[in-house]
Amino acid sequence: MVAPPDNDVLWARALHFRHNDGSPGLSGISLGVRESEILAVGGPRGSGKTTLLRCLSGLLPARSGEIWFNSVPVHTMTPAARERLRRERFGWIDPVPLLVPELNVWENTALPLMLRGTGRRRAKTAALAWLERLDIGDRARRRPEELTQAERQRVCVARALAPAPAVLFADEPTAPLHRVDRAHVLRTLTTAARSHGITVVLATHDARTAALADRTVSLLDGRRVHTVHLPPVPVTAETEGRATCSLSV
Ligand SMILES: Nc1ncnc2c1ncn2[C@@H]1O[C@H](COP(=O)(O)OP(=O)(O)OP(=O)(O)O)[C@@H](O)[C@H]1O
Repeated sequence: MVAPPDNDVLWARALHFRHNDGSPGLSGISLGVRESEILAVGGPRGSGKTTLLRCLSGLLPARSGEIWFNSVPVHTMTPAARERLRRERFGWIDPVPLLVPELNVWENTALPLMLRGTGRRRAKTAALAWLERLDIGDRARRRPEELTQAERQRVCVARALAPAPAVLFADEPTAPLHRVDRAHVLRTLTTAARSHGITVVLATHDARTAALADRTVSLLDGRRVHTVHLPPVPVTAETEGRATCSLSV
């Protein structure tokens, strides 16, 4: 077992994963995520983005391969240790907003902080500040059912950012949002990550979303592929359409 490079907060080597029904998930993926980097994981639907994020965060145990977080092996951890790691160091945003219906908005937002041992008063103050940043401070005392889907997703983003996780895994975080909401939430997320030194692994099949990241790795059928962008060519009737072409190899 060889320890990963020092400046990689997350490092995966030759990850293989197969779903319970036998479907292939990941086939030998290796990658490094640098500290404070925003890394986009791109690729078409079904290419393995969600599966990769779940393996990297320790939610799914890979069949083989290695995952390291800050030079600590995750692949050899017990399920309880992986759960503690996720609770204390990682954040997660799903494509659909999942909130506890019995708790109001600020209580939902403060939940991960309180699970990490932060007192209720401090957790509430932090939660309210993040809700303000996401323009939903006025909904703090409402129940999730009283919010629109887009507002609920903003709550999920605030909840994920509030504890300032070491790594935030964001799986198509703006999928339920309209274009204007999407731009605002993405900007808030990336600005907050950069100012708090949060490393982000962002799964997206949207090139405009990926453009906000520092770097993109692309997947196809559970494998990493390299995207080669063709150099721009003057647009003529003959070359029209080629300038934006890219080739995955
Ligand atoms: N629980 C599961 N059981 C069996 N197969 C699954 C399961 N989850 C995903 N798959 C399959 O594994 C492959 C990768 O799925 P995954 O959700 O990781 O891709 P994705 O790139 O995140 O797709 P999307 O953009 O649609 O979310 C797909 O072929 C999918 O059908």
